Amino acid sequence: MSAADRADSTDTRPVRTAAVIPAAGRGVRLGPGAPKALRALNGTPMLVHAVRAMAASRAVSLVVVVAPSDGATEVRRLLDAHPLAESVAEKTEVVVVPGGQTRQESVRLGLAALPEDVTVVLVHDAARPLVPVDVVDAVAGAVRAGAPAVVPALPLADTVKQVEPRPGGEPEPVVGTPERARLRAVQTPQGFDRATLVEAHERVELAGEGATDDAGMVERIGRDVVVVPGHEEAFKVTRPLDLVLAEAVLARRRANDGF
Ligand SMILES: Nc1ccn([C@@H]2O[C@H](COP(=O)(O)OP(=O)(O)OP(=O)(O)O)[C@@H](O)[C@H]2O)c(=O)n1
Ligand SMILES: C[C@](O)(CO)[C@H](O)COP(=O)(O)O
Repeated sequence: MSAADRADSTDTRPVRTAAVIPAAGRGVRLGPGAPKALRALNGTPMLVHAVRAMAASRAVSLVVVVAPSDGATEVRRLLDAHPLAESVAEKTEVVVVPGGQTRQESVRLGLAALPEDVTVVLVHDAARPLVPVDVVDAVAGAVRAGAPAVVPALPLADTVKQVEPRPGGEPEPVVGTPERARLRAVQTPQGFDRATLVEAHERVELAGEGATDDAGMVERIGRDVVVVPGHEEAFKVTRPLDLVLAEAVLARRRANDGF
């Protein structure tokens, strides 16, 4: 077992942690352009930032990138053109597989590419390129400590209303106001004991309601999920304004590095 395969010096279990990065989305909400994961932030593709963020964790020794179904070759080329730092590349293999029509399907395809010795899986959106390594480590550490499913999350700033959806911008009747103090906005990476996540992907149908996150699928099969603190820089790049925020975060990091 290499140093990368141990969370810390007291953990001697044969644990290998891999990150699956679903990056096959089109980015419709971001507006016209290349697939979202391939768009640049500060001159570097979002996906490259996301791969670096996961590989920065000592725990992660394999990254599986799930590319747009018609774009695996282009993504491989892109990653080769933006190699990891030598010390990180030594402990981290990066492979690319083609994705599917939905996030759920893409994650399932990424899981299918994992070698047998991987026991802990982190699933991380390419669309969350700026997640700090401390969050990755905290999630991986909690799974290695025995939790079957771990999600990083933050308290909400807004009050949330449950509504009766109406098409076409009609006013929507409010049916409830969940107690905000008990709500959390969930981020990635979400971490899992591999067997638990694979079982969830086998049992939760791709058709029908689907699932917007992996932890939700684990909940549906009746397993426990726990929350650890997320980070405001782990936000998801979804709409155009998020690109402005991401560039600002990178500029702040550059300025801090300069001092
Ligand atoms: N078929 C899909 C759809 C989404 N994703 C990935 O899942 C993550 C979260 O999805 P989201 O932010 O919704 O990305 P998009 O689906 O690209 O966005 P949109 O809904 O605006 O098209 C992203 O990293 C995205 O690339 C994926 O791998 N395969
Ligand atoms: C997984 C996720 O990022 C957790 O908040 C989110 O559910 C992804 O949703 P999307 O609609 O696929 O962006």
